Amino acid sequence: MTATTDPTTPSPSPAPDAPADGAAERSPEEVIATARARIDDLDARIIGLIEERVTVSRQVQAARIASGGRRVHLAREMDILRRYRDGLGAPGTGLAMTLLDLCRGRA
Ligand SMILES: C=C(O[C@@H]1C=C(C(=O)O)C=C[C@H]1O)C(=O)O
Repeated sequence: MTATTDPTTPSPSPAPDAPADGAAERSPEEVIATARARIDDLDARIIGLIEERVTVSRQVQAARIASGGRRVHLAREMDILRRYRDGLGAPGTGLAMTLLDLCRGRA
C-alpha cells in the first residue's frame, strides 16, 4: 500500500517559536538559565555604569563647590527626573531619585 497525500489538506505548519532547523526545543529550565545569565550580565553592566555616573557626578559637584557654588542644582535635577520619566514612565522618576541620592547624597 502506498501513502497518498490529500492536496486539499494543508500541511501542518510549525509552531511560531519552533526552531527552524528541527532541533529539539529548549526546556524551560534551559530558557530560564540562559535568560538569567543574561540578566546577571546586564546587572553587572548597569552597576558599572552607575558607578561611573557617581564618579562623573562628583566631579561636577566638586568643581561647583570649589568655585563657591552649591552641591545640588535643582533645575538640572528636574531635567534628569523628566528624562527618566519620559524614558521609563512613572517608575522612572523613582529610579532617577535613587540615582541622584547615590550621586550626591540625600538632598
Ligand atoms: C552633577 C551635577 O550636580 C548634582 C548632581 C546631579 C546628577 O548626579 O545628575 C545633578 C544635579 C546636581 O544636583 C550637575 O549639576 O550636573
